[in-house]
Amino acid sequence: MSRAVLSAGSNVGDSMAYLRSVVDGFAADLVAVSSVYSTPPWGGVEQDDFLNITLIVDGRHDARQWLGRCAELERSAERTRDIRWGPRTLDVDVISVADAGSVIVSDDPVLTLPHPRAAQRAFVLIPWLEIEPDATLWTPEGERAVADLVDELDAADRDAVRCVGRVAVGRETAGRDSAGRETGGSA
Ligand SMILES: Nc1ncnc2c1ncn2[C@@H]1O[C@H](COP(=O)(O)OP(=O)(O)OP(=O)(O)O)[C@@H](O)[C@H]1O
Ligand SMILES: Nc1nc2c(c(=O)[nH]1)N=C(CO)CN2
Repeated sequence: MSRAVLSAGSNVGDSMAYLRSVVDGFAADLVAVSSVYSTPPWGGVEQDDFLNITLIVDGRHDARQWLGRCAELERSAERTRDIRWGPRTLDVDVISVADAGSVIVSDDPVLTLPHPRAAQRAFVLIPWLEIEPDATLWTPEGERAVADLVDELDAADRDAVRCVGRVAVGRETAGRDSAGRETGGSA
């Protein structure tokens, strides 16, 4: 039983559908999901902008099991690993895991926790702050408020992260509201 913060991103194919597959995949354990953000590529590889979301999940899984489920969703999206930090249909990372309220810190290369690059990533922090305004992240400098980490990001990086909508969940798709009723919008 643990609570995890996950980050999902896509910049190849039907990115919104890939992000929806993550929300649907974690539906049973979902505590919160952020809006969808358009984010410039992080990491220096020239490529299209990403769509990103951050999720909070809570359930009968340990940290390795959350990672396993993230990998399963990446496989379903036919994710390939060609270029480090390069284009991908779907990337789902484990950002932080707390077990009975205690944050897990690990330098295991298979699952490093908290995610070692999360503190520098506007595409992780800004969506996370939206769904958990008092969130904190364990860093080598100690426990830091996510709000402060966002303030410390380069203003250009921060400003380039734009909210573009929400993932439609369950029966909520184009032309339907959250109860699955037709809204008369474009279907
Ligand atoms: N916190 C973590 N979340 C996800 N994968 C992790 C984590 N820590 C270690 N890994 C390992 O990293 C490996 C490579 O992951 P991946 O290809 O998604 O990296 P990346 O998304 O290109 O880069 P980054 O790790 O900087 O996000 C995975 O096989 C996984 O075992
Ligand atoms: N904006 C953004 N940039 C990235 C992303 C991502 O999800 N969003 N994922 C990467 C893979 O590690 C590399 N760079």
